[in-house]
Amino acid sequence: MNAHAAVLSAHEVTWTAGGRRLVEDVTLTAPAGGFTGLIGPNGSGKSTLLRLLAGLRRPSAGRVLMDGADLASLRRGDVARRLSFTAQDVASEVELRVRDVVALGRLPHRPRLAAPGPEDERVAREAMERLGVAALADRSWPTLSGGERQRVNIARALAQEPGVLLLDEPLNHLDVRHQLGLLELLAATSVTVVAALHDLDLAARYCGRLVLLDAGRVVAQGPPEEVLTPGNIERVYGVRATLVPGPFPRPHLRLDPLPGPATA
Ligand SMILES: Nc1ncnc2c1ncn2[C@@H]1O[C@H](COP(=O)(O)OP(=O)(O)OP(=O)(O)O)[C@@H](O)[C@H]1O
Repeated sequence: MNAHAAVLSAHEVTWTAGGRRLVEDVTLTAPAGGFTGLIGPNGSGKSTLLRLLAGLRRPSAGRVLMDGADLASLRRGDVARRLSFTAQDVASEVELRVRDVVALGRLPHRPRLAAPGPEDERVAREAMERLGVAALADRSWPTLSGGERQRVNIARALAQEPGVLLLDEPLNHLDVRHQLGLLELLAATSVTVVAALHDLDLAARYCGRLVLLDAGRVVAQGPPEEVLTPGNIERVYGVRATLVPGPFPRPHLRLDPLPGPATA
């Protein structure tokens, strides 16, 4: 059974490296069971912030709370049972079968050195089925394509049955069908999800809440229609956005370059 969906929040979080504040004074809330999208241009601090939210890095200042408890005060095992993090582009070439990679998600749920039990196998199989990778179960991980790896890695995260799922660019390498399938799954799950996303249109369509970052700071957060205003998009991304009414509940975003050099 999944851990109960937790509220994850950051309070005035700053992280400094190489003399630069890569994340600065970030305060945000990811509601329990909601799907929160982290958006912002390249280098705006999305991955760095996700690692802070996952407890993989300690803030230089400020706190990250899971259901009100400071992540820094929780035992690592407790965090691992309740929160899972999927990094961008897992490049490992380790010789494991797909089923063993997914089974890694079960590690926090059993005593050290204990073999996987029937429940572990059932949960791992179900996670593979949800991500459409069950047919790859006996394949060797290094032989998978980029999109297959991405889906296996997300199956591993689901097999962990977390209350909070943090995903760094989960749509990377996925074809359009798998992108939509994954977003449907993330929007429907009762788990609290925070995902860094680049596609603003898809983020607007599937996320209940968006957090827009620029240079490590939060520029706007709230429902997509409040965050993805043409003014915010032009200011942060330097492109022109037009809201086009569409068949979906939310308007479609048309993006065009601003006049001037293309790569300025
Ligand atoms: N350990 C580090 N030391 C120094 N600089 C770092 C470190 N990690 C990240 N950076 C820098 O911090 C900034 C934010 O990086 P981050 O990877 O969080 O951005 P991002 O929003 O996820 O970008 P992208 O959309 O390109 O994946 C970048 O300028 C990056 O070069």
